[in-house]
Amino acid sequence: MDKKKKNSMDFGEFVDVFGNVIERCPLIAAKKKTQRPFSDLEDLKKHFFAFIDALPQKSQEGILRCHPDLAGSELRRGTLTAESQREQSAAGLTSLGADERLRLAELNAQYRARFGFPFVLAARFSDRAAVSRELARRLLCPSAQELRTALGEVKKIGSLRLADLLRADPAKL
Ligand SMILES: NC(=O)N[C@H]1NC(=O)NC1=O
Repeated sequence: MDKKKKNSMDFGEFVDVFGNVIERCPLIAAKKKTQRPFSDLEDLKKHFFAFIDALPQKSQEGILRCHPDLAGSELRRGTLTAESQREQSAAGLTSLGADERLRLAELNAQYRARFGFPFVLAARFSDRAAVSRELARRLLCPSAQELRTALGEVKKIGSLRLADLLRADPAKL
């Protein structure tokens, strides 16, 4: 996608392309559209992430709640977004045995009960063993620290998704 094309996309097109950079939060892409033009990938990233950082805590928690559990019911039902499906698959979460799935479900439930939002981790930087390990470790972290960690993971996921989108078009920036 060349720069001219990216910056000249109409509103609907822009939200179609960038609407799931932050999982199930197309509103963020819609808001960013009003701040175009962007100079490059780093500039786009900066705008998306500054928006998240400026939100009040309740809204930041709302962003986290838009994320499906890792190896959760949405994966089983086949209702994940295409991006999430690819990421969870890359971490081997689509081929867990029953025991591993149960253990993750229990840890996910404990995490959600403790923090009020789901456990979020950039699955593409991980694998099935590391996901459980990290979940068990973060379950013990203080709430304020955990919110920061989880938002950092949202940004890692968004960075990878943005990079994919811009890489998909050889004539990009
Ligand atoms: N819960 C959670 O982390 N989900 C996200 N992680 C990821 O890499 N893709 C997702 O959908």
